[in-house]
Amino acid sequence: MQKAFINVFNNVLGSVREPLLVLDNSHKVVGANPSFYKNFCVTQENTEGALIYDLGNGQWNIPRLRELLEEVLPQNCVFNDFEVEHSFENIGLKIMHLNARKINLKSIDAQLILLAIEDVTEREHYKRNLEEIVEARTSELALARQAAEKEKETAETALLEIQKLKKQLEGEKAYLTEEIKLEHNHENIIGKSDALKYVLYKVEQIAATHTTVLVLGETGTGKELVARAVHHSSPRRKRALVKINCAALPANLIENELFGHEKGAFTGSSARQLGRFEIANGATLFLDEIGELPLELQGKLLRVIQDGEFERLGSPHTIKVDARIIAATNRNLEQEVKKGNFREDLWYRLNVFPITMPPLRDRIEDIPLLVAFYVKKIARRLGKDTPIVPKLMMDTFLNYDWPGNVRELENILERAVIISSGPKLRMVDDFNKPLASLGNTHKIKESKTLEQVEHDHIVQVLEQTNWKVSGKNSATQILGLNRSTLRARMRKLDIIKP
Ligand SMILES: Nc1ncnc2c1ncn2[C@@H]1O[C@H](COP(=O)(O)OP(=O)(O)OP(=O)(O)O)[C@@H](O)[C@H]1O
Repeated sequence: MQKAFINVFNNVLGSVREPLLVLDNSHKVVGANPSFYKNFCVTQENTEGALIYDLGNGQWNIPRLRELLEEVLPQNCVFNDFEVEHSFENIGLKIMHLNARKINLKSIDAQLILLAIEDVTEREHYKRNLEEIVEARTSELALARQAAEKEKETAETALLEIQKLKKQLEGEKAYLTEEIKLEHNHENIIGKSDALKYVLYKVEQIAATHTTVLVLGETGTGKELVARAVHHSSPRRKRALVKINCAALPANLIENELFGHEKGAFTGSSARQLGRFEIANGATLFLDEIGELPLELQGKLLRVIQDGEFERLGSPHTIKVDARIIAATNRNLEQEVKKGNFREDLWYRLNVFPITMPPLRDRIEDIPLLVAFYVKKIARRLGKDTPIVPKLMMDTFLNYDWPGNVRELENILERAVIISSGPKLRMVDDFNKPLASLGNTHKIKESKTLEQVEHDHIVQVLEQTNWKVSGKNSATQILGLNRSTLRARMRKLDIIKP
């Protein structure tokens, strides 16, 4: 009967292209189809009757095949797609899908196993190749994606940095444009007196450092020029000297100017504005008239000077800056500390390296140089020939007290050059009288009451300042009075603006 089955097997399945084997219960080969012999290069006589594991000189002793026949199949009647990968000596590596089926021949009470071998080597290679390509591509893509994300992050950080720098530059540009409008005097500091030479020596000593400098001296002595000289001789010279006048604005506006604000910090703040501290980052901040800084802001200023930290108005974020501080004042800060108008700790912080500008009356040898410098400069600006300064006029200058210092001298010379038409400089008429009565009281010939002297002096200063009563370069500043006192005196002495 088994023989009969084999005949059927040979006749029916002989033409099947897939290699087939029929095994008996003890895994001996009962028969195989021609495709099997052909594909696995074995001969019929060495195959039939042999134990499957002995085929091809034991090459078929494959652990996975044993697993299928001895462990898997006894539990199942059919088992498909059992993958076996094996390297044969004669035909090389084969990847096979084994489909096994138990066939019961009831009539003779025997059981056979039909083993169909599907050669999937090529397909598997192709599939594995594809998988490898896909895997490689996937990891390449993942890497590219990672790199792109990193680049994006770097670009975003760079963009933020650029935006920050742009804002700072915009602030600096706007500030410099304002500065240019104010026509600052960037010329050299004129003078050869020992007092001035000592100042310049101190400037040289400190310029290269990052130390805070405090410039002291009466109004108009050239404190701002000194501040500029320190900045221009320092390593920060390529950046702007950012200036703020602490006397010019009320407390809340100075705070805004110094520290800036966020959009929406207060009504009307429609955009973020950088403060002078941020603009001066890496540069120098000149705090003019520091003695006028309101007490409530002195603490905030102290913190920036000490730690370089502050917050914009309306922002919780702390900003770090590196701005060199140069402060100037015509006040006696020590006295202001005693009076409780100035914080002692801030005074100590500012007073690290004080430079005192001497008043003009204490360096009269500078007067001829300053006169020559300004007469020439003003005449050139007005398109005139430089007039000669008569000796008598120079003597008057040398004997005058100059309460308004170099600024006052500059103003007087400007007025004189304007009215002079000939080769000699002519003094403005109403200048001579108060001048004599001011600086050289001992030379007064005509007797005047104290009230008359006071009246004439106030009028002269008011005319000199174009009747500017308060603020920078005003009569109150030159006279050393506060605004209400000056107004009261003017009322008392019947002084009215013409
Ligand atoms: N040595 C100098 N050589 C040339 N010009 C000078 C000199 N000193 C002062 N000036 C001029 O005098 C004017 C006043 O100077 P500056 O503004 O620096 O004085 P200041 O002490 O800062 O005055 P204030 O206290 O009123 O702010 C400026 O026009 C400045 O150029």
